[in-house]
Amino acid sequence: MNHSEPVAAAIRQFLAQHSSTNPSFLIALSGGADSVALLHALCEQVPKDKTQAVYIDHQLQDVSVEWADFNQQLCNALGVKFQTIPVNVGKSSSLEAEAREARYQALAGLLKPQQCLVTGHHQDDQAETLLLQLFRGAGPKGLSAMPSMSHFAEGCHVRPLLNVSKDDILHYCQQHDLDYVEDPSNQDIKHRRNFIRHQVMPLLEQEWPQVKQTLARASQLQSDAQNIIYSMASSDFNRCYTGEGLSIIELNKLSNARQREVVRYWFEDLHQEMPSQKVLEELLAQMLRSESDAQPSLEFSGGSIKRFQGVLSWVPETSFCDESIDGKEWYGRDDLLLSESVTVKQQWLQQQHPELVGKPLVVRTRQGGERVRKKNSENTTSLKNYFQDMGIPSWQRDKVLLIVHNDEVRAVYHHHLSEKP
Ligand SMILES: Nc1ncnc2c1ncn2[C@@H]1O[C@H](COP(=O)(O)OP(=O)(O)OP(=O)(O)O)[C@@H](O)[C@H]1O
Repeated sequence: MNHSEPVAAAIRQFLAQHSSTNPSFLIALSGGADSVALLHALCEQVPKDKTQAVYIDHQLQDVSVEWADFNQQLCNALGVKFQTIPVNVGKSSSLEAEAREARYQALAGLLKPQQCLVTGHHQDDQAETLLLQLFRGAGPKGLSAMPSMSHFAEGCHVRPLLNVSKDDILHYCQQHDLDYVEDPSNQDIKHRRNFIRHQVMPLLEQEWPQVKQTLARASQLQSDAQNIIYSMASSDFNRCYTGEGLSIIELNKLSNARQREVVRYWFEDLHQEMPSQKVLEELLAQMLRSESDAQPSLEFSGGSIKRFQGVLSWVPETSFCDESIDGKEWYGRDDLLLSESVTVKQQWLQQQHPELVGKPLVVRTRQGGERVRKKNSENTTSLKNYFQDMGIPSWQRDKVLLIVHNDEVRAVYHHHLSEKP
């Protein structure tokens, strides 16, 4: 083994960092040079029973079946367990994003606890991503480097080759006589990443030969900055969050930039699609600077933000039903579809009230005089007080869904992930 060879050296360093946890590896094998070199180098240094490889067949090109065969043969030759998982894509206009989403979903489903998903992302990917994000006008978060390790599904996702250049990967394949497949679409400069790779980067390298390393370092610096911004947003959020939403008084103590970060943090916490900078600015302008007795409301794809009694509250779309509901049986094991627009989410119950999953529940609207059991307690409060505390306007109270067990209201399906009677 050549000890100064960059691919093998990166794998050695990565394994040394993870030696204490003794993980097993699920290698995402596309058949391209990056993941082929990755698989080969890992197999040289890790026992075979600790590795397995998977190819996700997006079924978008006829040759994808041949790539599956190619990967199978490579794994047979290396003695590594292999499987192909077909996924169906092609419903949306953004095929590339849809394929990526389907790929990571399939990989998440396969990954076992304590297992590491390993992908072949490398330094050139990092540099190209930074430029792509820069041209989209991204801030520190978008410009941040891909992490070499992150939590993923029940295990983790590692990218051991992030500091290795594409040239070094190709050299590794040549040295070890490794074949790989080449996706013809990678040459098509209609795609912006390919335009950067084939047209922009070579030009930049003429003037700055080390430009890829420099860009990768710049994206690492952006990650550091983003981590600091995030921890500041987290403590600002904790100061502003009342349990029901964001306090206007507290928000107004912050600069505009910090207000925006708090709202971004909030949207992430709510698992909502991130609004653009422009929408964030509009939101804050409307919500913080309108007349104090006004009750402005702003619609988003998953719900709306409302200002009520000095607090900005998130009201998810699924919180309110269109009409009163007498009672639907539910065991909380699947989503409960009440109407076209209203679904009670299993994930919500699992996160907020795991103790109720599998119990015979009834989902209904209020009938009058109910009391709500406080979470993890025997104490109850009247539903009326609860609605008042949560700032739910009286005209919406008949539409709020209650989760009832043994004739007792145990949860109110209102505040989504931050709900807590
Ligand atoms: N069809 C696939 N099956 C299995 N693994 C794949 C597949 N496509 C890509 N990968 C894995 O992902 C790594 C990165 O591939 P690529 O650069 O093409 O990804 P991408 O489409 O840019 O998306 P992302 O960077 O978000 O993963 C590959 O080195 C490989 O490990």
